[in-house]
Amino acid sequence: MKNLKIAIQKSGRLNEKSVQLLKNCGLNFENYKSSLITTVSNFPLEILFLRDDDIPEYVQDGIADLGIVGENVIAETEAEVRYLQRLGFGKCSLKIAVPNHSDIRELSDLNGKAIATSYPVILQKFLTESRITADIRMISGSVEISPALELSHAIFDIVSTGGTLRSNGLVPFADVMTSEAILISKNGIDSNPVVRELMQRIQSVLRAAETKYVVLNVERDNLNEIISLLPGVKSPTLVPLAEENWVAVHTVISEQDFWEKINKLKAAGAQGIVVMPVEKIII
Ligand SMILES: Nc1ncnc2c1ncn2[C@@H]1O[C@H](COP(=O)(O)OP(=O)(O)OP(=O)(O)O)[C@@H](O)[C@H]1O
Ligand SMILES: O=P(O)(O)OC[C@H]1O[C@H](OP(=O)(O)OP(=O)(O)O)[C@H](O)[C@@H]1O
Ligand SMILES: [Mg+2]
Repeated sequence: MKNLKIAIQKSGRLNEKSVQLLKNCGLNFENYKSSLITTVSNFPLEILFLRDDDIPEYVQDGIADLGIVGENVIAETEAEVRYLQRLGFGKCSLKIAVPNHSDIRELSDLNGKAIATSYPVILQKFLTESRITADIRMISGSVEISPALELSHAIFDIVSTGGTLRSNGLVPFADVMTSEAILISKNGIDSNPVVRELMQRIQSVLRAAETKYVVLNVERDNLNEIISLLPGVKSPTLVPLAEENWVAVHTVISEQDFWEKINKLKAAGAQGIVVMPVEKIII
């Protein structure tokens, strides 16, 4: 049987985290910057390193079976692919932004204006839905500079921290979409056993990423209250301590839950709380 192929970004914002995710799934491969394809030595998979713009169509057309790419690029290319898994990295928004002192105040003010973007398809859809007729100027990068060069009245681009907007004297004006990295497949491939195995590994890595292993010490009298605060995978493991009447409680907990509960745990008598990363969670 031929190896499956997965396409990931060759360099850029998603490259490192895509490579790391596959490595965390136990896949061994060389990540030479110069090679465009590499074979995984311990799993029937080849990895293609591509420009992210090409990934949705390569997957749609079956040149690659799977891909990791931003949702914004899938929307822009309008490729027909299946979403297998949201991956939780590459999170950003796509927004229309205008210069600080612009007289554009409401959406209808965009009528007749020029908007610069690298995402003309997504923008056109939004403008059509909002019944706005504007002049879309396609620019492939550094879009934020175009109002200062008097090339456009507004821009439509990716925003994460907002730092690039600020440093170019722009303010967000309208939120159009949010995006994150997605594992995609061509239609009909998700029943393939190799895809299922890879999905299972990816999900166990993602589950672990948002989970912490917690060990804390508590006096037996306070144990029930501590346990009620700690819903573990099933129930916590208890290990008696040398000091009589004290136990160590071992459990896993979502990081979000942990930060919410830490003060309650301390108030309930938890001591010596140690928090450790979890590598994989198989359920
Ligand atoms: N500032 C950001 N914060 C978070 N995610 C981002 C940010 N900028 C981009 N992304 C996400 O990462 C993807 C890749 O961004 P990048 O800037 O590397 O693209 P690119 O320059 O088009 O890369 P390529 O050379 O592969 O065409 C984007 O499509 C988006 O989904
Ligand atoms: O809101 P911020 O955190 O400032 O991020 C937004 C910027 O990030 C991306 O560009 P990137 O830095 O990847 O460079 P690029 O334009 O070369 O793709 C994007 O195109 C924005 O310009
Ligand atoms: Mg690109």
